[in-house]
Amino acid sequence: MDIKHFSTTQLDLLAAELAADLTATQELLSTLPPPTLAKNGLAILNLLPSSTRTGLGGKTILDLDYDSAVYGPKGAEVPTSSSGIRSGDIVRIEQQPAGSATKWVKTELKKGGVEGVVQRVNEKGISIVLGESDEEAVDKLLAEGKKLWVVKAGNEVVFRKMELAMRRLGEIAEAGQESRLMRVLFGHDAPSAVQEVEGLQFLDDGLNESQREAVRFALGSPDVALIHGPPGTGKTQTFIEVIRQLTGQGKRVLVCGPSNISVDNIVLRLPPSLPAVRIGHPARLLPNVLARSLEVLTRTSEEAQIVNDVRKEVDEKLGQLMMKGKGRLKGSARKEGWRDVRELRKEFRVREAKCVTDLVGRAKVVLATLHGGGARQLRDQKFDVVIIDEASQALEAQCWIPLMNASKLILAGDHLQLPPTVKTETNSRSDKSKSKSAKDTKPPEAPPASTSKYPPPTTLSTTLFSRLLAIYGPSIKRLLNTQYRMHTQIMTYPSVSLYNNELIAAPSVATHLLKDLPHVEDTDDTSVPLIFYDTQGGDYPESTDAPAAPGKKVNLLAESTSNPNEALLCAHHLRLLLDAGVKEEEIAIITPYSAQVSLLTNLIRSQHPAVEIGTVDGFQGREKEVVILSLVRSNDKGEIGFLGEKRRLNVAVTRARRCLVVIGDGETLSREKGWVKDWVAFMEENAEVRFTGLDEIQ
Ligand SMILES: Nc1ncnc2c1ncn2[C@@H]1O[C@H](COP(=O)(O)OP(=O)(O)OP(=O)(O)O)[C@@H](O)[C@H]1O
Repeated sequence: MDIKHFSTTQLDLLAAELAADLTATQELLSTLPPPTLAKNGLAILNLLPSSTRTGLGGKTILDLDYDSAVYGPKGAEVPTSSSGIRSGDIVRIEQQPAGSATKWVKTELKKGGVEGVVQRVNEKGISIVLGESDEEAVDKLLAEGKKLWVVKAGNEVVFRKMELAMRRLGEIAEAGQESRLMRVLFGHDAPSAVQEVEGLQFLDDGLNESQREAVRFALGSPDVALIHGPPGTGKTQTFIEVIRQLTGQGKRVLVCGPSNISVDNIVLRLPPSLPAVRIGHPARLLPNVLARSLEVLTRTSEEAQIVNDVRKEVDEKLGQLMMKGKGRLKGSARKEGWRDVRELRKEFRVREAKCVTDLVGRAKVVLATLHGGGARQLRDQKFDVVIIDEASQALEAQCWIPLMNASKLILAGDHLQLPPTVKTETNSRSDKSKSKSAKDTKPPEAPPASTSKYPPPTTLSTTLFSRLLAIYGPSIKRLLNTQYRMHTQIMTYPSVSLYNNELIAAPSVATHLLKDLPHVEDTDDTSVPLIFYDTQGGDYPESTDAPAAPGKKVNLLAESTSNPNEALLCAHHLRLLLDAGVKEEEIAIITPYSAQVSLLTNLIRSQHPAVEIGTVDGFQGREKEVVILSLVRSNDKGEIGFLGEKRRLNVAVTRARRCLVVIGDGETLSREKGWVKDWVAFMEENAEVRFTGLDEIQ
């Protein structure tokens, strides 16, 4: 594949994606009034500033409380949809439009607002970590004493980093300075033969044979190795062994993943004795990872002493500036105060940079998201191996951020689960193939002038993982074949239909059922691994009343099919499970449609707060003892929408450990030939099929 051509194609695709992202956000903001945005989890209204403090990394944290006049004491009446804003999200803080909510027609974000990252949302309000340069803007925002609202913002920074990486890649190719790894990753040079690792002693003796083979392969491949990990097969466990072996050989490793959680899952399982540093915004890290966070270490480690004195001074100055009432600094004193803060911050940054270089330099393992892999703290750092987890969920341009100077790459992923979410499925040159079907991975269009055998992908959803498989075939990967999650019966259909029937259920899970949990009774609902509520017959029609503005297609709300009676059936089965002793936190209810999530949340959340309710896409990588899957689609035309994407359905049916409960209209689902139809046929054969009328559940 022509690398320069690849880079220009990616730049086109990224530009289109960013435009789509911005348009979608803009469209929502300009077409929907704030209360509707809030209802859809995109905004929180009626907030009052309560305090500011200096958080980790010297950043300012702004606490905003729910206005008790609107929401009642302790925010008891805050709508559940506000949980759409979570810690780690980027938000804008704005002055709330004046007047009553009903008069707000549309919103234009003003220049006066500021952006920040949500640290936490709780019953009191929301805490937001601000960018360093924003204090004065915040000062202005607070000075007016008005109510504030926060609204989710798009993340342009992420795109800019990918663009930078692609531009750099193009320049390198143009100058003919590609590294050996680059040549291999684009099919110019074949990967070198796998070498045997002499005297390899496994540190984890629990690894199964396929995991051991994957470790041997990863260590012995000089250039690139793929670990193919179907659901629950222990990719992370395998990676931990690979990391420990590499560091044992004296190598330095950079470990990345597309999301913070993917990286944190690895951090949590690294042996405490391994010198490792996690780079990333503390507000986005799991609490039990913070001890390894670079930002935290710049406060708590020995090296941090030189930073702490200056931090204290900044804090004191900020404290004076944030004082309310009589003590509030005014006029030139206030200006001077901010000047001092800026000066102190400069000093702070110099000292912090030194501390950071020392801390990162000592680490044998550095962990960051793919975007974090391009962080300034890593600019001069050299690594022997780059490891990317969940690579089949990462955009390829993202993967290149940490790869620019790499010489060896190990990827883990599963191209048969969902690829990264992409708003534009096609590039600006070819037109519309809106369907989010398995066609995503269709062969790219013919190359222009060059006669390259592998033209650049025409959609961002083609991942580096799947591209390498397309170039080199299965010899470039090793399959982890033993899964530690699902009862054999839950595993069988995905194994047969997608994984060449190669999956094995580990003995510890092969026959496990809900009734085997010590606190669960043996009932009809806890003694089978697969239940299929077939709703065919018309009692459970889908509904598509999308609240989009006339003439406008609002992306987020467009996929708004729901099925109210199916939601009642979910609640019915949930009651059966809870009555049998299954704990709320062992249960998830998932569905492909966000409107069904809202419906289910409103129906169930207040009574059963620990039951997880979410979309299939959002549940990738997760598991629960029992999963209720609400398929929603029920219509005369046999339309199944994006359920037809078998990678989505694969994710949906592989989340449950002991019991999978499927609720769907067997007739609608069986109209169209393909994976869904075959799966329904399998369910009819192998699951306990129930036909439950509406009168039985109300
Ligand atoms: N060799 C093994 N022996 C026993 N249990 C194992 C083994 N390998 C993995 N597991 C268990 O299987 C589960 C899944 O492992 P892990 O989290 O490493 O998998 P994963 O492939 O990263 O998961 P996911 O599919 O959710 O991304 C964990 O509970 C882990 O302890």
